[in-house]
Amino acid sequence: MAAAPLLAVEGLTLHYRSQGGIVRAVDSIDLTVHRGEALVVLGESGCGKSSLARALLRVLPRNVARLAGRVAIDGTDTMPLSDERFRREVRWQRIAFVMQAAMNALNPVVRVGEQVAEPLRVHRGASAERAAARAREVFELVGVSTDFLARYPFELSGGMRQRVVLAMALITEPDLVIMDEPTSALDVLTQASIMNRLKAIKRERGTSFILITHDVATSSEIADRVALMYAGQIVEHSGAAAFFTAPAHPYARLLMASVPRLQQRERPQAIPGEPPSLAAPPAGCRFAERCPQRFARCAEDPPAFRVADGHDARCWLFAGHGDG
Ligand SMILES: Nc1ncnc2c1ncn2[C@@H]1O[C@H](COP(=O)(O)OP(=O)(O)OP(=O)(O)O)[C@@H](O)[C@H]1O
Repeated sequence: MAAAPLLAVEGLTLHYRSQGGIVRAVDSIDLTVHRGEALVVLGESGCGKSSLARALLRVLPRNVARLAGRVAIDGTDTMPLSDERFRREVRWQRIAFVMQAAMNALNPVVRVGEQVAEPLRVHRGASAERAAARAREVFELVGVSTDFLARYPFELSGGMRQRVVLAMALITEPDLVIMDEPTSALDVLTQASIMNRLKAIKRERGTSFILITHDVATSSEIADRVALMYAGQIVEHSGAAAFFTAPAHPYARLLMASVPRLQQRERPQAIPGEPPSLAAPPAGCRFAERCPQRFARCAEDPPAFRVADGHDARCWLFAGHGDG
């Protein structure tokens, strides 16, 4: 029997209560991440990417209306665990999280070396000496000179602070690191340099990553697989090469055509229209209203159809290809 994937997510759902009704930020999402693999969750602002990370890590606001589904690590569902057990056994131990804008959340009055060492002391009970020694190692791993261990956050550039935050996520040697827009605030060269570090860590340590981003260019740097999100759902899930060269879902194709490229003559085309409100999504395909290829069937909600081996799209155009 094949080993269970590191992470297997089925039917993950996170709804919020709001004045406008129930917001279906994450609506029955399936995902798989294998060891040493980087999955990029790609999607426009507001499609539910951060909510997906919150649901995976159970870092939840108070107004949750519904959290459901299966989040299995090495084949064991973590959903039935109490919050206390999840905190003790899963978060930081198995899965670490780099929140959106985390580099701005570093404590300004604590030296960065001490901040990086803290998860090891708090979550693994390591001694101060051991934690300090490991902090040196992870600084080197993410490409920050150990001369900076004794510095304060304001003494570091944005790129260095982001590496420090990444070092903090890696210090407990988690199997999976989830990063929400980790490099969006940085310039292109710094982004590329951090992505190269992540690739090396993935290769050398077998660490898995989920990278959440709206940025197609950054995601293509590191992705082994891509999950494209639209209005709270995954609409395409595929190997990176297939996704970037032959996207299947009409939304994926339009998204790719909207990305500016070097040496491109024609102007990239924006996708007309707006995503639907997650408080009142349409009953059928959520992209139908904006889709140039819509037809009668799109009034019904499509399941995920197989486009090719390991490549699924949630679109009726692929209904003939196989079963969802
Ligand atoms: N605590 C909350 N209560 C109610 N609605 C929320 C809450 N947090 C997020 N939402 C809504 O859920 C939807 C998804 O938000 P989310 O932040 O997950 O999207 P995102 O794709 O990460 O966007 P961005 O890239 O802009 O952060 C949005 O409509 C947002 O307004």
